Amino acid sequence: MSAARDIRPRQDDLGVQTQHISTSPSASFHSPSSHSSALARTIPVINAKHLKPFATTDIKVLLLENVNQAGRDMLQQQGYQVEFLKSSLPEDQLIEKIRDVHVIGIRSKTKLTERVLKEAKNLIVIGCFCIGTNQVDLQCAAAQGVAVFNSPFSNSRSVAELVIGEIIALARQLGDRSNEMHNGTWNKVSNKCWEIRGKTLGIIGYGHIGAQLSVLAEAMSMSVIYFDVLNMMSLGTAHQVESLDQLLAQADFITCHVPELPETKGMIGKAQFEKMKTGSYLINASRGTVVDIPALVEAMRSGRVAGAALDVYPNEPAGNGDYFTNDLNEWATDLRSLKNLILTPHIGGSTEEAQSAIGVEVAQALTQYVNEGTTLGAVNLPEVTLRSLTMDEPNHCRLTFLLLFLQVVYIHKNIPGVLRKVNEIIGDHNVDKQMTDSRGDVAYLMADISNVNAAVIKDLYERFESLSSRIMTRILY
Ligand SMILES: NC(=O)c1ccc[n+]([C@@H]2O[C@H](COP(=O)([O-])OP(=O)(O)OC[C@H]3O[C@@H](n4cnc5c(N)ncnc54)[C@H](O)[C@@H]3O)[C@@H](O)[C@H]2O)c1
Ligand SMILES: O=C(O)[C@H](O)COP(=O)(O)O
Repeated sequence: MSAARDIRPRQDDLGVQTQHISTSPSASFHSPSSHSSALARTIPVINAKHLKPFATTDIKVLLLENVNQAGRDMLQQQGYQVEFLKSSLPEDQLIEKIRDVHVIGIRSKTKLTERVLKEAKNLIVIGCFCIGTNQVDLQCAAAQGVAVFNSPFSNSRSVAELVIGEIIALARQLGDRSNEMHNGTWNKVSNKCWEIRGKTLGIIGYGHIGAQLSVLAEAMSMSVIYFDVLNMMSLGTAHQVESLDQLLAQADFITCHVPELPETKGMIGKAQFEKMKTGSYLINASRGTVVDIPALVEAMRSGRVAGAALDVYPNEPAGNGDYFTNDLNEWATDLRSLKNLILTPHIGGSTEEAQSAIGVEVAQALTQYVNEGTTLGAVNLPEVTLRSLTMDEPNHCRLTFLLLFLQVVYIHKNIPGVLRKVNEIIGDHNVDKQMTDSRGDVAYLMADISNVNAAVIKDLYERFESLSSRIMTRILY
């Protein structure tokens, strides 16, 4: 982050210690360190996190699931209080922890359900350090004014490369030959081992990963067809088919790259396996619910499916250790008994390159949201940004002795008449910029206000908070 975006009190470019103005009648100036408590004493009924002068050192961040070092470093460099855990947490422990934090960073395992989010009284933002956001109740988060960010494509290439490796490994039964050699058996065979050149790859879901994979597969002389609910631009000579059934009937290798949605749950089940070519292959590196595992077991036993690779499962553990127990998944023994079945522990996006890129991307989005209220890239709120002139000018500090520059972030219900009321509140002030946008039931408004006397802050905050449309008010200064 550039220094200009860091609105912490600091030895600024004017060469003086920037001071905050307190609304306390008995104390006009406080150092940044003493200010918070003075304000909290003066205005005990107001949630201090939204009202007191913004200090990154007040921000508590909880990072779960071994978020990459690059992202952790960026958040720590902001001055935030960062707690880091290697694994996910069971729901009850998560609830205990989340009550206290302003920011939570997770990957694909941590379930932020309505029950958890309702307890997250201080939470302002969630960072999914991955692509998928199905583990978060996005609507509930939005309704609470909690922004959610992810990294939409930083691990796409890693997944696509894994799938290419698996296509060759399945076609040549590499997993079985390797296991046999590990067990001391020399088993040189060519029966039902194939080149992939000239074979047809069927991609279900032609988004970031599917499209990337399409290019790599064509470079190895495969023909590519794909099925997507949207009309997608074909890359190379790939072509879109009109139905899933068409893809199932034509492809030699089928690979799933759809998000977890109600309509993708069990998308590949008994009926779909019956429509696949005999001797075809299936790969699932999307979400565990997309493929019906008992139906896959049956299709492999019958020979309809000659091989499969699974990277994702309906129930995945919180951390590393024992997994394939029948207690958790009744099909575990069946899967382990099958030949030419590659099982990996959800490593599609687990490369050094992907993880550090995700770390940086999501940490940056979180920082911009926490420090400036910018929602660019949010997956559940309208995207609003307000680059203030004040912050772009390196020699301009946000706060001078009696003239204050502040930013209002008002997250509210998307109902008629709100803007009129907002403008009644800020209309008498010097509004430099104002932006608002809505997404479904929630709207997001940002306003830069300058030349405000510090005493006005409490009044502004209380008036915003009293509006019936209010979801969350933040005043950054
Ligand atoms: N194994 C891993 O480690 C790993 C890594 C990254 C992503 N993923 C998973 O892969 C999924 C896909 O990633 P992406 O980046 O390509 O997502 P994306 O959003 O770019 O693409 C998904 C595509 O699926 C299409 N789609 C949605 N519903 C569909 C349906 N019912 N039928 C056909 N197509 C449908 C969408 O239109 C879109 O084009 C993610 O949602 C995530 O769950 C897994
Ligand atoms: O959604 C994703 O990006 C992948 O499923 C990877 O998830 P992970 O970060 O938990 O490995």
